[in-house]
Amino acid sequence: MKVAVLGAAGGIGQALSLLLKLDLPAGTDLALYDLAPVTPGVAVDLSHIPTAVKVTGYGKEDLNKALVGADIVMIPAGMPRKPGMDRSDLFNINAGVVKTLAEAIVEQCPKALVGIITNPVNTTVAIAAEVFKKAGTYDARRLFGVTTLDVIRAETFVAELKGKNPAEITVPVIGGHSGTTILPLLSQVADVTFTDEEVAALTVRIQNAGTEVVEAKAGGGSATLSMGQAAARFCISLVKGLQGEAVTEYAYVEGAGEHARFFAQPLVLGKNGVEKLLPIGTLSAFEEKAMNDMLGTLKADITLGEEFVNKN
Ligand SMILES: NC(=O)C1=CN([C@@H]2O[C@H](COP(=O)(O)OP(=O)(O)OC[C@H]3O[C@@H](n4cnc5c(N)ncnc54)[C@H](O)[C@@H]3O)[C@@H](O)[C@H]2O)C=CC1
Ligand SMILES: O=C([O-])CC(=O)C(=O)O
Repeated sequence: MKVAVLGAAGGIGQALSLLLKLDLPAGTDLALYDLAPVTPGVAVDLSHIPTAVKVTGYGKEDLNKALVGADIVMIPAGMPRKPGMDRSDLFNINAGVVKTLAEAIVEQCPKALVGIITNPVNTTVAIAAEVFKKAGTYDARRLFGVTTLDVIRAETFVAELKGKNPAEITVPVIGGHSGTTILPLLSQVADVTFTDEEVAALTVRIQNAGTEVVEAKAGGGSATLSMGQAAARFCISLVKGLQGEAVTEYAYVEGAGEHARFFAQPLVLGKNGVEKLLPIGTLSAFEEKAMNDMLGTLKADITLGEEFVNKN
């Protein structure tokens, strides 16, 4: 098994790589790629941790070597937000980053499972899909926008509010990964009841949790440690799926298209990536309205990505 992390020297990349060094199965190759000159050093640093995961660092010129033969590629490369910015403000820089990396994946590991973390996720996933489609390598089962952070945040906040152990709470989060496109389904949380006021406040808190971190870091970036954990959890689930275990996760994928071309939803992972799409279940009236209100934004974000590849 080979896992490549692109953007491995960044805030998310380093946290993710540390957790993967600790948690990947013995014998896995962990390839770290980043433009930053510190990248080989990050790999040497991690390589001193005594686990049977082999870490190799690749600098600017070695993207192809980092990717060749990879089974899984995790992408946290690109600019994070600063206070006052929306995720969509990152499009100008990050669209090109994801396009370049996706083009290299086409050449080096077209069958890899690809997890995109780079914002704006609603758009960057569409960019990767269009690059793969143009090259004739697109398989919708193998491309994921990583929305696990929305799920773990929702579980944390619900547990805090209700005095529960977060490990025992499951909160579905569907839609996309920005503002109102992030839709937690609080009506589906088992064994917990909410007042209408709690639902309204908690929904907004989950939707704005990224901004909460951006503002608290005051210009020093966005979530990196919680995102590192979220990405590691998702990557390990991809690994388990490849090993034949059926694992349920939420991710932003091209599904049946009933709401938008790409949509975060529950799914079962397996040997080919998405093994089965699961239904989103019954929505409350509040959730139904929130979904209908945000679909225009989500669809416009997706179109922006499609056009970026097809008009350039
Ligand atoms: N999906 C999600 O839930 C979340 C997504 N993000 C996004 O993840 C991205 C990374 O965030 P951070 O790690 O905090 O940023 P960072 O600035 O700490 O790290 C980004 C890294 O990407 C590298 N990089 C830039 N262009 C590259 C290229 N073409 N090839 C390889 N590496 C390249 C940089 O050298 C840097 O080391 C941002 O776009 C951020 O908005 C952040 C949090 C949550
Ligand atoms: O808010 C941001 O810019 C980073 C992000 O996607 C998150 O923390 O959910």
